[in-house]
Amino acid sequence: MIKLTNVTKYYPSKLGNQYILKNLSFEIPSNHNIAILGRNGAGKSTLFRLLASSEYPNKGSIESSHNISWPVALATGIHPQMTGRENTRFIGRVNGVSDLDEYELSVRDFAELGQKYDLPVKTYSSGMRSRLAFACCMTVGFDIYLIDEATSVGDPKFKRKAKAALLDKSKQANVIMVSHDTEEIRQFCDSAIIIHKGQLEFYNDLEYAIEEYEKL
Ligand SMILES: Nc1ncnc2c1ncn2[C@@H]1O[C@H](COP(=O)(O)OP(=O)(O)OP(=O)(O)O)[C@@H](O)[C@H]1O
Repeated sequence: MIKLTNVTKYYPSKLGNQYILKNLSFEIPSNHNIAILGRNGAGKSTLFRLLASSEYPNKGSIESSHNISWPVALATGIHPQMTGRENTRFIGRVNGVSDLDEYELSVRDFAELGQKYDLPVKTYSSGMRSRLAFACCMTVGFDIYLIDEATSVGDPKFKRKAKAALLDKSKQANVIMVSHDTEEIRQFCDSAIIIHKGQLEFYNDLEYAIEEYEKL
């Protein structure tokens, strides 16, 4: 379970503080693969950044006993001056991977960067950067994977591979997924949370959630 207690999140702007969540208490259950449904600007990516602790609430707290990934495929934390291999080892170390040599080899094989694995990431295309980030994230054994439109990574061949890896993960671990593709959501998720006007609502029944969401 991920427990949000009195969470307020806003971004200051010229129009005043833009509130995404206001004094929200909510429990995200474990043992579900959950789709986050919400209109553009509803706060899905912001919620992900809060769950991944890459941003903090302005007020309140978020607690979980689970090991939660950063949003898969976001190249957050990838350092442009370092090579793919150096980044991999660094990310592995930060995330407490015990066997860094094995981790490095698995990421290298998954990302399929060839000799570029030993060149600085600043020389990579954006697709190559995303592949490295995806491989680094998938290869760490997280309890919960945050998947933000992640199956759009790379070229068609890599997309198929990424999707297969995610499906595999969704059987052993849990996924929380943001996607505007309903078919993809049906493939990965069994339940949903609708985020609307700063409120979250959990639906055990995915099809019912999709119906309710389409009414918004
Ligand atoms: N760093 C930021 N500074 C200021 N405002 C921000 C920032 N990040 C997001 N916002 C605002 O917060 C709101 C929620 O944004 P967010 O990206 O979380 O929405 P979303 O549901 O993921 O949208 P989409 O479906 O379009 O990706 C939007 O109004 C957005 O403009």
